[in-house]
Amino acid sequence: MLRRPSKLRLPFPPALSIHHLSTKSTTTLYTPLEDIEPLERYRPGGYHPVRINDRLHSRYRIVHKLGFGSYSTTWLARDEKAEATSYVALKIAVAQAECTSESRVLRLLRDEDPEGKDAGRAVVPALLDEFTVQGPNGSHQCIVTLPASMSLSDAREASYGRLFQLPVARAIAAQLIQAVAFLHSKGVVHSDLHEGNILLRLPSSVDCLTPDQLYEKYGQPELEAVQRLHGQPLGNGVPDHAVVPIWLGAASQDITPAESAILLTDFGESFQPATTTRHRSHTPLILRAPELFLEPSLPLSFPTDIWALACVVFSVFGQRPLFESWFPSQDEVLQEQIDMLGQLPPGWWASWKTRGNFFDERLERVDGEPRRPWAERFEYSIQVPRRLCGMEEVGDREKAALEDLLLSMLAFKPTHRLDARQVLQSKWMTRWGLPALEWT
Ligand SMILES: Nc1ncnc2c1ncn2[C@@H]1O[C@H](COP(=O)(O)OP(=O)(O)OP(=O)(O)O)[C@@H](O)[C@H]1O
Repeated sequence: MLRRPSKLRLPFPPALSIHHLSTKSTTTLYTPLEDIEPLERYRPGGYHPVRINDRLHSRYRIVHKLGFGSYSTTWLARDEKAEATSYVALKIAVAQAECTSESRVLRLLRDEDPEGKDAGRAVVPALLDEFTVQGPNGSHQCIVTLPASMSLSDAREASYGRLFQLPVARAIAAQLIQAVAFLHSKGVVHSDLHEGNILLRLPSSVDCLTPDQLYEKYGQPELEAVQRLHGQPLGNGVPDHAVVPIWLGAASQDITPAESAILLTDFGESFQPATTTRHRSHTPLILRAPELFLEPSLPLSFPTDIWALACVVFSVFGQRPLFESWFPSQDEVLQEQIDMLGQLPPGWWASWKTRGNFFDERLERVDGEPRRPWAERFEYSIQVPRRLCGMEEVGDREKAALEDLLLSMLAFKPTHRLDARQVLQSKWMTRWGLPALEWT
């Protein structure tokens, strides 16, 4: 049985494998199961119970489970009404009304560029269908998109070296930049860019398999009995068995350029700043832009995506994130940002009340450690691990172009950052990013 690499066995800071399940305290009601969604959320307003072989919307036969998040479970299903054989990903939201923005955004993006002329459009999942399913826990919105094989963070977790081959890293970064430029050109902020939301496309060879052939190749669905503590009976909206997600993926270093086409997913946090004002971000702390900490009255907007995009592009090339912390807090992330980028704009520096716990007024670290500038981080997180794993390092000219690009995206003040169009037109993108896409 092939099993998805467990999120519980992380050898690196959890921030690199970001699966930020809500930490709202819930009483444990069930025997906990590894790699399974929190069973306590099978309650009114929560997840919809699904069984293998269920048929939804009179056409989608559930074949396996693909994964789960805080707001949904996602299933591999066979579209029985499709003319050609076809698998789809069926994302079933929790039964809460505010979780419906994802389909609205996907619909908007589809309708904005129906012919798919923009290269970034190909990276955004096509909304194939949407419907509502009624169940014991309420009414759940379902969206149907193409299935993917794994997220970038899953591919890393399946690998010892946790690195992508250089041409693959370039192709992933370039597609991600195209996708963000496409979203921004349509007035949409993704607002949750991280490696867990970047999925590698499923090879078309999988689409040709019948469900039985799929089970033969990847294993029968692994079912775990759901047991309530103290022998109490399961409630009405609770499945009697939970399904361990299928593992269709590969270790990051084994992914070839031809397999490096990505999908940017999870538009649940996405919004249009022209019509909606947002101040709260759920992006993992290490990817959050400094204005979210130091100028919380500033609404989220395109530059907050640009900051996160720079951090993700850096991490795609390397083994470790740009800003690191085992258990990040707002202060520790700010410390990391200043440690690398230097002095904050004066108003922000003065408003950071706890700054004295981290730096003196000459910006020396109070713990006596030397600051870690860009060059050191690039060496430690990207070049040294690549060398140790016998993988190609980033050459000097590309390194300079990446530094130029990423540091211009990481300007402290949001108005000083490059916009997505400028990122798309950057030297790195034209000299290294776009050429890498010829292999995908
Ligand atoms: N199209 C897809 N193909 C394959 N797997 C998918 C697909 N969409 C989602 N998944 C799987 O389901 C998981 C959860 O999906 P997603 O992140 O969209 O859910 P969410 O409930 O919005 O989660 P989050 O807690 O990140 O907000 C993903 O990490 C991935 O493993």
